[in-house]
Formats: sequence, C-alpha cells, structure tokens
Amino acid sequence: MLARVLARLAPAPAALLGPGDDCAVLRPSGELVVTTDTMIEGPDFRAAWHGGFDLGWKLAATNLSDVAAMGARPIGLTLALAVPRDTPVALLEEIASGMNAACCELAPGCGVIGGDLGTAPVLTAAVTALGELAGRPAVTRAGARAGDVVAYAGDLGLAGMGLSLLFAEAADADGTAHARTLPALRAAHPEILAAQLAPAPPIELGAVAAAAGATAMMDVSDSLSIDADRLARASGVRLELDRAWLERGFGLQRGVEVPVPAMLTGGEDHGLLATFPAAVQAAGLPGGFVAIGRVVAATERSEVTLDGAPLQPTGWDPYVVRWPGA
Ligand SMILES: Nc1ncnc2c1ncn2[C@@H]1O[C@H](COP(=O)(O)OP(=O)(O)OP(=O)(O)O)[C@@H](O)[C@H]1O
Ligand SMILES: Cc1ncc(C[n+]2csc(CCOP(=O)(O)O)c2C)c(N)n1
Ligand SMILES: [Mg+2]
Repeated sequence: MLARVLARLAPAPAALLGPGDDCAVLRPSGELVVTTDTMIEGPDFRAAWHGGFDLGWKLAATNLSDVAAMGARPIGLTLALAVPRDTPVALLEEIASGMNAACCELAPGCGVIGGDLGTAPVLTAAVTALGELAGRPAVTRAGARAGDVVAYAGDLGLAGMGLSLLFAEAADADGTAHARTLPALRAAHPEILAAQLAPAPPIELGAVAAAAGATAMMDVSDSLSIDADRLARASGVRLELDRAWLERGFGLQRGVEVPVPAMLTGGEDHGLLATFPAAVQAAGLPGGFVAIGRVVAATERSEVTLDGAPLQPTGWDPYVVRWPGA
C-alpha cells in the first residue's frame, strides 16, 4: 500500500533523503521554519465534497501558505494520515498525487518527504511543513508599524463563498453532505468551488514580500477580519481598512463578483496579509499585492476599522462556529 502511495511522489530537491527510511534528511540553506495543521473529516472537510486529489492539494496548500507567510520558501512536507479500514487504496494514491501536484505548481522545489499511515474512525490528516529563510529574518505578525500600508495578495472571500454554496446546495437539511448536486454546482460555479476545495494561494509571494521589506505578514485562514485583528494585536497597532480599496482590488475575482462582507468574513483563501513601509508602496508594492488599508498607532478603540468604523472580527472559529452536522 505504501509503495503505491510513494509512487505518486516526486523527489523534493531539498531532501538529501526522502520517504523510506526512519527519517528524511534535509540541508536547509539557513534558518528553518516549521508549522503543522490537522484536517479531520467532519469539522474541517466533508469527504462527499472532496475527491482525494482535491483533499491532498488542499492539505499541501494550506500548510505551504503558513511557510510563505513567514517569508520562507517551502522545502518539504510530511503527511500523517489515518483513514477508516475500508478506505480504497486509490483514495490514498489520489491524496498523494494532489499533494505532489500542489507542491509542483505552488511551491516548486518542495515535495512530500515523509509521513505515516494508520487507521482511525474518520479520515484524519496532519501535515507538517518546513521552509528555509535563505538568510533573511522571518516576517512575523508583530512587525507592523504606524505609517505602513496594509496589503493583500491572493483570493479573498471566494473560498468562504464556496463553503456557503456547498452547505446550501450540497447538504441535506440535517447538514449531511452529499455529492448529488456537485457536477451541476461545479459547472455553474467552477471558480468558487475550486477556491474552497483546492485553493491556490500565492506561495511564492511570501519570499518576494519578505525581500521587498514586508514588516509583518500572515496567511488568512479564518477570515480577513479575524486575522487582521490578530496581526494588529500582535503588532500593537490599529489597521484601518478601506472599503473602496477592497472593492477596487477584490470586487471582481476570477470573473466572480465578491461582496465586501464575503471578503471580510470568508476563511480558507490562505492569501497573504502583509504590511509594508510607505516607501515600499511609493516605489510599487510587489506584484500581486494590493493596498487595502493603512497602519496607524493603536488607540483604546478597536484594532481593525473599515472606513473608520470598528470592524467586528467575524469568520471561522472551530470552537464557536457550528455548521450543521459538524
Ligand atoms: N497544541 C499546540 N501546542 C503548541 N502550540 C500550538 C498548539 N496549537 C497551536 N499552537 C500555536 O499557536 C499559534 C496559532 O495557531 P493556529 O493554528 O491558529 O495558527 P494560524 O497560522 O493562525 O492558523 P492556520 O494554521 O489556519 O493558518 C501557532 O504558532 C501554533 O504553532
Ligand atoms: C465541513 C467544513 N466545515 C467547516 C469548514 C471551514 N473551515 C475548516 S478549517 C478552516 C480554516 C482554519 O482552520 P484551522 O484554524 O483549524 O487551521 C475553515 C474556515 C470547512 N471547510 N468544511
Ligand atoms: Mg496561518
């Protein structure tokens, strides 16, 4: 079984030794960043909506974006996967293929360097991602300074729109997901379903932003309003978002009209929220980044505002949000 899975994986150039031994061996070019994230069938995804390839792609993309958000270049992923006993081996092969494809397309040079296979009552996948900083300091959430510009790169709100659509049109009244309507939904809304099921965040822009002088950065996983609030608190500043800038930059994405509330509350796009000094903006933000607001000194008032009004952090919180059947 493992041999069939490993056959789907291309060697990662940064790995001196890949899957097959007790550990993989890497030679990073500088300081290393490490992150890990778990996806569990039920609270995090529905098998009825995901093919194995999509799931593997999303597992890779959502972890690569965390590496990118530190300003690092991804060099390797590990996958710890536990599945119900009756899972077809083909599904495991598809997951491996999807992870491999996401690495090749979103983070060339990165690959799956190891993992673990086991059984569990529901599909449970934990991915660990490693990245190298190549001599630059990591870009944390804590470096935003008054006077900086707030910028974003990637899809914004599309993945959340995809999730709402799936719960509305591909689930029974009790929340049980089904695939009966999926072909029609995919035909009618290919972009927003792809954004939710197989997101393609701009991974390479993480290192580009760092090189351009980003002062703070994070990937947006829960929602722009929640994650901007986290960045503001970590940096001890206030972020003033501008509705007109959001509309101009993200009102039309991949041919889809995206309302501002969807941009502010949708999760899982895994784009990059970054702050840059005003001088970087004056010279031109790195390609792909769009200015959406300004950093100002903190006050007692709310950490994030939209056109001057406090913005309530709203979006995904696994301990609060309860989709039907989750
Ligand atoms: N069980 C844990 N033990 C130690 N550290 C943890 C644990 N859970 C989370 N953390 C740390 O807390 C911080 C926030 O975790 P979280 O999973 O919210 O990351 P995130 O980047 O905000 O989200 P995402 O992974 O969806 O992008 C991270 O630095 C993470 O390493
Ligand atoms: C069935 C189903 N229910 C809910 C969601 C939404 N969701 C799951 S993980 C996540 C982001 C951050 O996760 P974490 O912070 O745990 O890494 C979000 C918004 C989904 N995609 N599918
Ligand atoms: Mg993150």
